[in-house]
Amino acid sequence: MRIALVAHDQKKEDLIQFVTAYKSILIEHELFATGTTGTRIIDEVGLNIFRYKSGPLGGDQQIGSAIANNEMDMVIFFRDPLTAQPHEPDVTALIRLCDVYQIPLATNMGTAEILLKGIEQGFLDWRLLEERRSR
Ligand SMILES: O=C(CO)COP(=O)(O)O
Repeated sequence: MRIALVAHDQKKEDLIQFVTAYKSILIEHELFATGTTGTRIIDEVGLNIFRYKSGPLGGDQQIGSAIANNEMDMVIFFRDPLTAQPHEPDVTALIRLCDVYQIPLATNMGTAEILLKGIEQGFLDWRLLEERRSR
């Protein structure tokens, strides 16, 4: 499963804690992240992760492009709902593309936990079929 991990600055600490707690599940998958989020995960959790550009510099749009090309299976995006983001349109576009392509999206830790537990239970295996179909 190809999983994108993203967090706004005020939520990065939460994501690090989350990724640390679920490392044993995440390590089984192909991981992607926006630039700064990815660097922190590599440095602080030690997971192997592909880094796109930083969010404000186009990273969210790169993940959106991967979704449109059927190259991403899940997005975990810890958004900060209390701080205005200069690249808000990119954030909205990414979330929109998740809805366009039925990509499971968690925007907070509560939902993210359910998605990762769902992966373990095989609830997302339909994504693997979808992936094969598009080849
Ligand atoms: O701003 C972001 C997502 O919108 C996250 O980007 P960074 O991981 O580069 O901080």
